[in-house]
Amino acid sequence: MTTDYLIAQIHKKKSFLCIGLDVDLNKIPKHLLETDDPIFAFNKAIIDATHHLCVAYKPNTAFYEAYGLKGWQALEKTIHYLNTNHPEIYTIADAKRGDIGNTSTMYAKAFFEDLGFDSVTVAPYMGKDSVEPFLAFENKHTILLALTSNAGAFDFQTKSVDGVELYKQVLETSKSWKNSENLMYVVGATKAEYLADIRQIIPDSFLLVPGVGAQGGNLQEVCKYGMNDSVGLLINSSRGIIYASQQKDFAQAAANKAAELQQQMQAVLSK
Ligand SMILES: O=C(O)c1cc(=O)[nH]c(=O)n1[C@@H]1O[C@H](COP(=O)(O)O)[C@@H](O)[C@H]1O
Repeated sequence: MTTDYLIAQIHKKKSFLCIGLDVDLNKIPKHLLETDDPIFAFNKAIIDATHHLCVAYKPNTAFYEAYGLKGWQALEKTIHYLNTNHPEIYTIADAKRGDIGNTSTMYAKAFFEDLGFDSVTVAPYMGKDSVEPFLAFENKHTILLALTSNAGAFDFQTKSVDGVELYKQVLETSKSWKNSENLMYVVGATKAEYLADIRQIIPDSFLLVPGVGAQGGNLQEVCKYGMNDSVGLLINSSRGIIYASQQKDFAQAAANKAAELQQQMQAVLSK
């Protein structure tokens, strides 16, 4: 999907919400455990109830890999369901990959070609030749970790190297990489106060902002400091939406939570 198409969808739906499909069999309603494929059954119900309120879904691959072959098959079914029934939805494989060049090419093929995701999250730690293989794919985005939402972000990402914080170096340096127009960046919603500085370095790039909901990030603060002329934000919530209820009404309860965020986004967009 092109960035322009994504922006058009944001304006059409008055939403820049991304719903995280982080399926944990211990948290989904018990009656689904009796079905052939509880993970897919859960995702399908969530997607059917929420697709009009969001522009993106982000399955985190850990939650599928944890269940082995069945988990991976459920991931395949989920992306196939989205691409077939909702091709207007932007899809993010949250896999946080990145390796030497020929290995990164294989990761990119797995997520972009085999599974057909629009984007994949990638760790910048191994540098340019580990990221460029992802950037080579046309109309696909590479979402590079810049400043993450967790406490450990302060262990390395905010440390200065040659007088500049590492996350700023990631932003500055990656701008010169081949096909860098295909880059987006992850900035945690819990780090909203850093967004003004981040926008100085990458005014135009899209940001994937997880951490609203269960991690306590503030949507208004993120919008205030992180929004640009093209909106430039995809705000993710996973647990805060998908586990709103563990009863039979779980999909409707998720839709209600998603609608609360969508309405706040609509208000911001209409300002
Ligand atoms: O890349 C991510 O999506 C990500 C980066 C980050 O800095 N923090 C973060 O929470 N995430 C992911 O975003 C999701 C957040 O989930 P909730 O905290 O349940 O909304 C999880 O899939 C995390 O792995």
